[in-house]
Amino acid sequence: MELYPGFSLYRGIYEFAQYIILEGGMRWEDLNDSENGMKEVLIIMSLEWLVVLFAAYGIDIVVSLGSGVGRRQSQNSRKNPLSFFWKPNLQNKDSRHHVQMDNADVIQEREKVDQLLHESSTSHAIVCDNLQKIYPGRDGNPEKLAVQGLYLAVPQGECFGILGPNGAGKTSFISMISIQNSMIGLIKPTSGTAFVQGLDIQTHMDQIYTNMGVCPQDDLLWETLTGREHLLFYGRLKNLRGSALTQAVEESLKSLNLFHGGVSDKQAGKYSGGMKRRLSVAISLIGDPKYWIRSSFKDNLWSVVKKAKQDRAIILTTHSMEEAEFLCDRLGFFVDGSLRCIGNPKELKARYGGSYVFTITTSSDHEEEVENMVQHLSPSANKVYQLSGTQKFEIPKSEVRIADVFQAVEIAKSKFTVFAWGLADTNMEDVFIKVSRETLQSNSLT
Ligand SMILES: Nc1ncnc2c1ncn2[C@@H]1O[C@H](COP(=O)(O)OP(=O)(O)OP(=O)(O)O)[C@@H](O)[C@H]1O
Repeated sequence: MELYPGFSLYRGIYEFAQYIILEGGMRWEDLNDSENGMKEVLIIMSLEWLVVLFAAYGIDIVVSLGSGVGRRQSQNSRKNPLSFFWKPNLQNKDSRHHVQMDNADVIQEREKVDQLLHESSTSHAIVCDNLQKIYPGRDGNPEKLAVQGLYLAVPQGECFGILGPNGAGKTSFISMISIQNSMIGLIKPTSGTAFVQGLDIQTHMDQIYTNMGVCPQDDLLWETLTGREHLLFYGRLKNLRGSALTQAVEESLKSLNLFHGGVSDKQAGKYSGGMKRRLSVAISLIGDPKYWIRSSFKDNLWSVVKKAKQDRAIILTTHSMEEAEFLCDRLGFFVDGSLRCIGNPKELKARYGGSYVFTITTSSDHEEEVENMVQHLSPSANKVYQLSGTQKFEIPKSEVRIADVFQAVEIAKSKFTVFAWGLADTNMEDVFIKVSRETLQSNSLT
């Protein structure tokens, strides 16, 4: 008996090869022949195969933990017959890159998602379950965690607005839950998943696509096709045929003001920027999608969004706070790849906007007097900026009455010239600045 099985294996293979060459081949009945070593070779190869299999599995786990990339959960999870969704793998929630959820509303959203994933039916059009996107490191650059552990539930009939600074991860998020089409650069999640009308984006994107409308930031149009031809093409992709297709195209052209004056039969290349934008919106709404993803880019098509909202879920990304506030039922602030707060515009302003914004312009000689005046009005007032005589302060609402501010300004006007002044309530821009500032502060502490 050999003490070292590897040696035994090589000797076996040698004898085995010799046997094949010299004896003119090997047959199953030769298995019991103690001379040829075939039996030992097969046993040792099977054992080695098992050992290597377990070793490779172990190395794979260690490597994926080390790189922080969570293992994709939904594809491998079993379907719970009682659940509308594929059940999540809770182990995934301990991923190294998991979002730090310190905001009550973000925690609440995660709890809502957890609950929805165990329900047998849902009124929620979109449910994101620990969605994550990591771009691999390239050319010496480290990997980029663009979206981290995102939980979000958007019900039917809601317009959910996503706000955030450049590079916050908005586009990566939108790309994951819309068409995964490499031609227009849309992408697959690294881990986690999202469900659209209960269908998993990882496995059912084709079905989801027929119920989805996407209006990207850039107009993806063919210059030589007319508006009508664009709509006919996309309508067919949405499985519309015959009179249903013709009717949908006409309605779409009319609702976006592209029907009259022969506009619909002009080539898109001859359209103005506004007309191109309207055509992109029409394309994204053809086929009556159940959910709509829209990146707004100075198009002011607010009435279209208001109307579209009635019977579908909308995810809107925009840089316009005014638009977000006007159109969205709830807003999510994205900073550094995760949602930092979620709420309706009024709630957010009440939570983050406990102060008035007081702006005043005088000559530079009177800046100090203005500062003293504000200090007198509210000892904890905070100066936001000062530039050539213009100063901006945040004054806590709890410390000041509007009438006191008016009175103080009137007194100041009797002493020196006040070129302009204003007192404003918190707007979404102030909320946005506060959330971003808080995130930066908490990041610098960790
Ligand atoms: N293909 C990629 N490879 C590597 N990093 C990427 C890739 N795409 C985006 N990123 C990085 O991921 C982060 C998030 O980018 P993303 O475009 O999603 O942000 P955004 O909020 O949409 O920004 P913007 O408002 O400017 O469009 C950024 O730091 C960006 O540089």
